[in-house]
Formats: sequence, structure tokens, C-alpha cells
Amino acid sequence: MGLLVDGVWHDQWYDTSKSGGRFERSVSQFRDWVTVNGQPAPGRERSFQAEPGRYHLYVSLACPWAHRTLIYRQLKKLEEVISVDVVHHYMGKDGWTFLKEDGATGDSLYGSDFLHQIYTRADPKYSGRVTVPILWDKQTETIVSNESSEIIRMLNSAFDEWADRSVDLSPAHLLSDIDALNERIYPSINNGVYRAGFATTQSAYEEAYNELFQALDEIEARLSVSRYLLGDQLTEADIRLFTTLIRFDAVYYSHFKCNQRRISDYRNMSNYVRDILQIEGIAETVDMLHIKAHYYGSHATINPTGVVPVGPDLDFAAPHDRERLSEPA
Ligand SMILES: N[C@@H](CCC(=O)N[C@@H](CS)C(=O)NCC(=O)O)C(=O)O
Repeated sequence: MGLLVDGVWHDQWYDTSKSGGRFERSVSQFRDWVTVNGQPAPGRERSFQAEPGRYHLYVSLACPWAHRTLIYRQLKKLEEVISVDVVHHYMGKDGWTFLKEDGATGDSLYGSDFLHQIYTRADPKYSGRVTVPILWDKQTETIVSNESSEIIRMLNSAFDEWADRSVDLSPAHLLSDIDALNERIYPSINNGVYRAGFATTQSAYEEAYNELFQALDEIEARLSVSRYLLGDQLTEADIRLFTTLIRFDAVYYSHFKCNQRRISDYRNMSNYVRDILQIEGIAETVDMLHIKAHYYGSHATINPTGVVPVGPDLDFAAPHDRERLSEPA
């Protein structure tokens, strides 16, 4: 694990020394937008017009943020429109690599060895973390965005000429509710598990742990009366929550010490996870080998032996009971 400084790779773990042992996620730096007519997003100058075959995703199957983008690509039926490469699950001293093994594809565009070479191809002087996902423009050979929350908003509508338009995960009338839920769920749950797991002091860990389980209890209550977070319609907020919940029992519960309860101990949330997993296209985006091998194998400060637990046995294909909460059509 490391980062680029002026385009040069340095092997370095997260520094929590200046924040009382708290893990603070750095802000993504490539923030342009693909738009229908190529009009730059407000406050932006670079223009990226939606076109089939022009854009490429670099993802890790382990990563919950990259997972969001893969789910959108499936649900919007963009497989032929946006190509994908998958990095290897092990993130060691070279960061993410393109080692072709266990279903990792390698870099089909440039044959690079390391993901950081994609960042320096876009900006030879880039300083910062080298993260997935990346939305890459094959035409101008640059990174459009490395911020998953924005990439999924682009995938939701910018490519609709070639996509399944009937799928809209952030309809205008729900947008402010989605944003409000994201504001609650991102710090306490999506990033909350990382804040617990990467904390290097007891107090930083307990702060994150308490916030996490308080938020999970709230979600459980919400899901006791509503099929999805915002009623009968699956939205962006569900996808963003799902990618954390699906990893929880296998990884966050033990590896990140988030062990007050498993998701399988929550009746509503566990059924909800299976409900979403069983939507056509979603199961293909979940790769438990990459998920477990990455976390247990790559975080030497947390699990120095790199031994990957065999369990737990999780049956996401088992029936769920969520239909009881839907309005009859
Ligand atoms: N805010 C970013 C976060 C992406 C992110 O942190 N990805 C992790 C993998 S789960 C990563 O690549 N980390 C490498 C690092 O921090 O060096 C997003 O949502 O796209």
C-alpha cells in the first residue's frame, strides 16, 4: 500500500498519527463528468461526451466503492458500452497490481503492471493515493473520475442512449432523500467500518464502532416497514449500503472488529441483502474470493500472517421475505 508523490511511487501505510488514531479517507482528485452533450459539469472545464466504447472502468472486486460502479454497469445494461479491467486482489508494497490471477484481467488497454501507472499516465506529476474505481477515457487517455459516488451518477443517466433507460436509481423526486440517507450512511456505515478497522487507538475505534452500530440499528428499524430504504423502489442509497453489508459478516465483523452483531443477526437487513443480491445481474458482481483475500491478505498491520479465514458459510441465494413489505402491484 502506498501513494504517489510528484508521480513517484512510495510504499507507505495510512498515517493516523495526526488525527488521534483516526483513519481519515483522502478526497478523490479527478472529478470531471461524462455528460450527454459533452458539456463540462458546473465548475469544470474538461469535456467528456458520452459515447459507446469510449470509456473504461478499472475496478477491484474486493472494493465496496468500485463494486457500486460494477452494479450500475450491470443494472443499466452497459456491459457492451463501458469496458472493465479488474485488478488483482492483493494490494501490497506496489499498491494495486495487474497480476492476472484468480479472475483478475490485467490491464487490457496498456499492459501496465501497476495501477499507479494509470494515474501517472493521466498526470505524470500526480500526488495522492492510487484508488479504485477509475473511470478512464480511452480517447483522450486520461482519468475522468476516481470518485465512485459521482461515477455512479454518470452511469445512471449519461449513457441512456445505449443503456436500459427503465432503470433510474436516482429519480429527481427522490434525490434529496437519497442524498440525506447517503449523508447518514457514508460516514457511519460505508466508511464507518474502515474507521473502526483502521483506527490505531482504542478511543478512535470505539467512536467508530458505536456510530456504526447505532446507524445499523436505525437502518434495521427502517427496513422493518419498508422493502428498500426509500419504499418499494430500489435506489442509489440501497446500492451504496448493499456493497458494505455484503462484505460485513465475512470481513468487517472479524477483520475490522465490527463485532457487536453480524448482519445475519438482523432479521430485516439480512433478508434485504439477499433480496438485492437476487436482483438479476447483481450476484455476478460479488466475488467473495477477492473480497476475503484482499482484506485479510493485504492489511499487514491488522492481519500480519495474511491467513484468510475459511468461513463463515453464507447463503445469499436462500429465499428472502421482503415481498411482504411491497405494495401489491
Ligand atoms: N472516495 C473513493 C474511495 C475509493 C477507495 O478508497 N478505494 C480503495 C479500495 S476499497 C483503494 O483503492 N484504496 C487504496 C489506497 O487507499 O491506497 C471512491 O468512493 O471512489
